[in-house]
Amino acid sequence: METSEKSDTDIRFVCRGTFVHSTAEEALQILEDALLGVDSEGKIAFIGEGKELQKLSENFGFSPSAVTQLQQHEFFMPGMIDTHIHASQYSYAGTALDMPLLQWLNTYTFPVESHFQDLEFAKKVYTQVVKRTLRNGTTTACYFATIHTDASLLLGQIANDFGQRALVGKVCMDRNDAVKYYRETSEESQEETYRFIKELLNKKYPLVKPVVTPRFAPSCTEALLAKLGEIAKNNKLHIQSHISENLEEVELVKELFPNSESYTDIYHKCNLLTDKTILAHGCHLSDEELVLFRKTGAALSHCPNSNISLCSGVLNVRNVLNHKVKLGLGTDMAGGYSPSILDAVRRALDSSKVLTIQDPEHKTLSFEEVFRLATLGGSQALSLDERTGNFKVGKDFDALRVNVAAPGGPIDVIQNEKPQSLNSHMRLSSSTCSLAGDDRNIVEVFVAGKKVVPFSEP
Ligand SMILES: O=c1[nH]c(=O)c2nc[nH]c2[nH]1
Ligand SMILES: [Zn+2]
Repeated sequence: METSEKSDTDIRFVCRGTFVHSTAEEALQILEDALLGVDSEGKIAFIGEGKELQKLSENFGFSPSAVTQLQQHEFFMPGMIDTHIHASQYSYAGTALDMPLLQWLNTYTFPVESHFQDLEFAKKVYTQVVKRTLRNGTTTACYFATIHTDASLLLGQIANDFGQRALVGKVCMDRNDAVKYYRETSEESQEETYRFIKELLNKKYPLVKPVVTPRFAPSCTEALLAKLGEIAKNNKLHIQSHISENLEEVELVKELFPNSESYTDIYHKCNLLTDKTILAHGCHLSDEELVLFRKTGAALSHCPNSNISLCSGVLNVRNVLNHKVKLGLGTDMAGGYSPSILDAVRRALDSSKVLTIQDPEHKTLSFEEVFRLATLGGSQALSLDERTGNFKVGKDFDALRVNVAAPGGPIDVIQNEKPQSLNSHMRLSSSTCSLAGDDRNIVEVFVAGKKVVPFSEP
C-alpha cells in the first residue's frame, strides 16, 4: 500500500479495479483489484489492494459502500499527454498532406493561421479542438496557437473551462518572406509575448500555463530567439519549438545561421535549451546534438504521424532513448492528421518497425515502451511529472476509464475458451485498446480528480 500518510485527508472518491500505468522500473505495470483514493484537491491520496478496503476506509474515513467498482473489461490508465499539437490547424486536419514541410507551411498553414485574428473563428476552432482531444483521452496538451495574442489567450480560457491541463503558446515569428502578411516585427513579437504571459498568468488558471513559442529557427531572427530565451529564463517558463524535421529545413537553417555549429546549437546559444524545453520532431539530429539535449535537459516530442504524412523523416526513438533524452509523443496536428495520442502510439510502433525492416539489427520499440512515452514519458518531457503521468500518490488524478468492450465500440471481445489469468487478460486489453481501440473505448476522463468527459451540461 502506498499512501500520502495524512489520514486526515478528505477523500472525494475511491475506485476499485484494475489500474495500468508506467513507472521508472516497469514500462507497463498492471495493478489488479487495486483501490485508489482521490482527495478533495484531486490528488491521489492512496493506492492499495482491494483486500485492504476495511483498513483504508478506516484510515481515510470513507464508506466502503461508496467505492466505485470497475466493471469487467474496464481499467484505468493515466491520461495521455500530447506534447506537441497545433490547435490552430484543426480546421484542416486530415487534408492538405500533399507536399513537404516548407511548401506545406506556405501553401496551407500560414494562410489558415492568419485567420485567427478573428476571435469568433478562433473560438469555434479552439472549442472543438479542446473537446476533441479530451474525448480522445488527452488530459495534458502542449499547444501552439498563432501569432495573435488575444486568440491565444482565448485558447487558454477554453482549455481551463473544459478542465484540460495545458501549456499554451502564442507563436512568435518575425521572419516570413513567403507569406508576408503572416509575421510580426521583432518588437511586436517581444511585446506581445510579454502581454500574453502576463495576462495568462494573471488569470490564475490552475492547470493552464504559458509556454514561450518561437515557431522554429527559419521563422525567427537570432535577435528574437535570444530575446525569447531571456524572457523564458527571467520568468522560469516552458519553451517549445520545432527542430530538424526535414532535410530541406536543415539546409535552410545552415544558410540562415552560417555561424552556428548545428541546428541545436542555435537554440542553445539563445538560451532556449533548458529542462523545460520541448522541441518537436528531431528526425535528423546528430548524436552530438542529442548529447546537448541530454546535457541541458531539453526534451523531444516524437510526432510520427506528421513525420510520415509530410514525408519528413523517421525518428530513431531507440537512439534518442539510448542517449537518455526525455521523450514524449505528439500528434503535431495538422501535419499529423489525427488528434489522438492512441494514433501516435500506433504510428510510433509502425515507424520503429520500418527501421527494423531497413535494419534487422534495430531493436524495435515494444508496445509497453510506447505506452510509457504516451503517459509518463510525456509528463517528463514537459517537466510536469511531479503532477501527472502515472498513479503515484501525491500526483493529480489524471486518468482514463477504459472499457475494452464499450457498446458500439470498435472491439469485439471474444471470450477465450481457455480461461486466461486476469493479469494476462488485462495486459492484452491494455494493448488491444491502444492498438485497436479509439475514443469510444474511453468512457470517462478525469483531470486533477475532476470528471471532464462526458462533458457536463452547460
Ligand atoms: O509540422 C510542423 N508544423 C508546423 O506548423 C511547423 N512550423 C514550423 N515547423 C513546423 N512543423
Ligand atoms: Zn508542429
